[in-house]
Formats: sequence, structure tokens, C-alpha cells
Amino acid sequence: MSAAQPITTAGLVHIYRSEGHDVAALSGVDLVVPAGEVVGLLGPSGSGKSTLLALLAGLFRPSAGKIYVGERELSTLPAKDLDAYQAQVASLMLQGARRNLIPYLTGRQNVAFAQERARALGTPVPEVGEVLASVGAVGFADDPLARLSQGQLQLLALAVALAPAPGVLLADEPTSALDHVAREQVLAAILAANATAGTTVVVVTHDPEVAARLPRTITIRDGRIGGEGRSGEEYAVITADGFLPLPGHIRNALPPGTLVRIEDQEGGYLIVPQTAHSAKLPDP
Ligand SMILES: Nc1ncnc2c1ncn2[C@@H]1O[C@H](COP(=O)(O)OP(=O)(O)OP(=O)(O)O)[C@@H](O)[C@H]1O
Repeated sequence: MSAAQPITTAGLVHIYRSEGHDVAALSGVDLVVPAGEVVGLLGPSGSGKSTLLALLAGLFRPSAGKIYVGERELSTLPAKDLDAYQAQVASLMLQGARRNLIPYLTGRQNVAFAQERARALGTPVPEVGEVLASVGAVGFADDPLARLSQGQLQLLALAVALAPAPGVLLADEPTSALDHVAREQVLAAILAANATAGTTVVVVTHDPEVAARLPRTITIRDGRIGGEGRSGEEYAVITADGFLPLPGHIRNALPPGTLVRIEDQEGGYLIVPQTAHSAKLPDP
């Protein structure tokens, strides 16, 4: 069982190196998630959300930058400690329930199996029945997985992720491809894990209704933090090196290369694009 952990990333960069070309998936992410917070990660397809989640889970190392989870710094953590981190501290729920479940085991057996590494490391883990009850999966925990609905499988995938009572839950699209009722059950179970155990939660979602239920959302755009939502209000976020990503609709109006003046205003700042008139140099 692990206490809730704060997460901080500094200048996080990830480049996938493949034959012929490299892909920069993350290009400088500065993220702060206090211990016990629930945060939604939003953003267009290919913007880098899954890559960020995988790096936070310690699946691979970043190309540059730092990832702090509690006292640990993941980019330089020895392999043995990274293994213990994955077993005891951070649980990753991959997109697609079945990718988190061993198909020939029941839900109950899957949860027990998911606790083995933590047990072997001497970490106390909750009773299997307790984990299943916490997500509302007791009624179908002994059925063959092949007989279960998509929503039931997703609840079991969540139970597997919560099996070692992690301090951090990282969930990639946990409500995609679910009907309304199942989506509510999965979301409620995630929020309950946060409320009862204080688990820090980072959840990737494309679903605006799910995003609206989260207290804070972060939008990733082109491998950077492009904006934050707080209680339905959207904000742009200034990066550590002083850059200000423009919201999408303003980006369309101000193409790359546009010159703007930043003017002090009462209570704020005004961005004034250069016009043909304002660009005219004064007569000598
Ligand atoms: N294993 C890989 N090898 C090469 N490029 C990759 C790999 N995984 C992801 N990418 C590329 O990295 C970029 C970010 O991908 P990522 O999957 O992190 O985005 P995403 O926001 O999670 O997308 P989606 O919402 O579609 O899941 C994309 O351009 C993607 O094509």
C-alpha cells in the first residue's frame, strides 16, 4: 500500500526514434500534480497524452527532462527501483480493458495476480474481495471474462490497477467505448478510489462529459501543455521558459510569424497584433 504521491515533470521531452525519422512526442512538459489530486489529460489525437502517461508509469525513460514522483526521480532511477515503483506505487491502466487482464483467469484471479509483485516486495496489500467491492465488481468476479460486458471488463481492469493500493493511478481512456451507465460506474469507481484512499489520479480522456466531471484538466497540444481547465474555465499556461501557447481559435487568427505587442492594461495584459498601419516605420 502506497501513500498518495505528488507528480512533477520539468522540461520533459520524448522522442521516438524509428528508422528513417524521429517523432518528437513531447517537447517540454512542465506538469505539477499535487498528491491526492485528480487531473484529466485532454488533447487531440497524437498530441502526446499516452506518451506522458507511459513516462509517468516508468514504462520507458524520457529523452530529456525530469519526472519526480514523491521523492523519486524516474529518469535516473535504477532498474530495480523502477520495478518496485511499478509494483508498489504507480498503476497504469492501458487503453482497452482486455489489455489489462489475463484472458484465461477470472477477475478475482486477475486481481490476486496483480498483487503478487507487491507482496513479494513485502508491501501490505488489501484483501482481493475488498478491491473488487471497491469498484462494484464482486457479482461477476468469478465468471469467465468471455461472458462479461465491456463495462464489467473495464471495472475489472480498474480493480487490477487498484489491486496493490497504488499511490498513483494512471488511466488511459478508461471510459472509451462504454455506454452511459458503464461510463458512470467506471468514473465513479475512479473518483471513489481518490476520495477514500487519496490516490493521485491522472486520467486521459477524449470524452467532454468525463472532462466536465473532473476538477482540473490539462490540455496537451503538440507535445506541450497548451491549456488548463478549472471548473469549466479555460486558461493558457505560461511555460517555465516564458512561452505562452495560444488557445486554438486565436492561433487560427494569428498565423506563425505574426508580430504582437503585449500592452499593460488595468488588471491584465492585451495582445495587439501588428497591422499594416502599426508596422509603418516613423519618417526619419
Ligand atoms: N512507439 C512509437 N514509435 C514512433 N512514434 C510513436 C510511437 N508512439 C507514439 N508515437 C507518435 O508520438 C506522437 C504522440 O503519440 P501519443 O500516442 O502519445 O499521442 P496521444 O495524444 O496519446 O494520441 P491518441 O489520443 O490518439 O492516443 C504521435 O505523433 C505518435 O504517432
